[in-house]
Amino acid sequence: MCKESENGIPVIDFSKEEELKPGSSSWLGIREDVIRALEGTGCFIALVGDKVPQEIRSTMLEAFKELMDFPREAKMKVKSKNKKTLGAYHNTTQIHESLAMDDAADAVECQKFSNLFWPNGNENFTRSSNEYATQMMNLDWIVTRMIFESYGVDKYHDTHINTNTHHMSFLKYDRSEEIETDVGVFIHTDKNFTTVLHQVNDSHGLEVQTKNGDWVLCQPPPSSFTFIAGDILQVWSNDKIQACKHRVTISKDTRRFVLALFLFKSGKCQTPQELIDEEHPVRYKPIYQSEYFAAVMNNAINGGISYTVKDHCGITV
Ligand SMILES: O=C(O)CCC(=O)C(=O)O
Ligand SMILES: [Fe+2]
Repeated sequence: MCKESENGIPVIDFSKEEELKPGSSSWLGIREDVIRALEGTGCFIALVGDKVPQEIRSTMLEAFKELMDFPREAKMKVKSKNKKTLGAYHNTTQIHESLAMDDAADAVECQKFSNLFWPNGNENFTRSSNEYATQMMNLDWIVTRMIFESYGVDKYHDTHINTNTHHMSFLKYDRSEEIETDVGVFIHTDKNFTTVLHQVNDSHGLEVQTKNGDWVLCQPPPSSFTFIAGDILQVWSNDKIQACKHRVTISKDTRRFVLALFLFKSGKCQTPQELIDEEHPVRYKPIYQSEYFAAVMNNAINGGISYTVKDHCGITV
């Protein structure tokens, strides 16, 4: 049974390997909870037990701090393969910094990224980053498989996985006493298919909007990930799943470290025929991730949600 955190965000347990055998009754039970959570709130907290051991978490936190302590010029040198909205390194507010590592679930790519900062190697950074990216990716695969199965389109799941791309962003928030604003990240929906977050230190700040419009603080336990539905999943699912509106608010004198695995569907994305019928006519034209990114950038006005996926490719019925 799906639990709820104190403030209404669904909490789903993925920690027991034996309960995750596709087709088993426990798998089907978890799958129901996943769909209920995504259709209801667009996000949930995933408990992952000791999948990432405490020792890796501590190593990650130290290595993360070391990485972000490099001067801005060093971080600016990181280039990404794919065109991203704001470049591999950027900050959207005074409090926020984001540095993206392409293909972080691939150990060779982790090593390459690490060498940019530590030419003599930094085993702690490389190993812990790759371990996290792999575990976050595994969760994404399980959840996307459950989504595809629930909507009767599991035959497309392998293609979905094979055409997925990803990057892992290191997000640091640092608000000193003097900074007036508490905005870490403005209200937005993620522009990709799905996102998996991990809060590396115990400093909360992510707030999500529930269906009834309330803003609630997400307080993931240390050994958990937060799963977020993005705009492209909304298009693909024909609005069955709505992208989750969220923002980050940071209190004074707070530092917060978060890993964000962003998963993208490359090429054209369109709603599968199986999800369309007389009662549910198609609501979006096919979408290309890169074109959507470009359009979002062209229409950006001072943060906030200025251009939605409905503006981009919505069909008025
Ligand atoms: O810091 C967080 O918890 C979420 C960050 C976020 O929403 C984003 O980078 O898109
Ligand atoms: Fe986000």
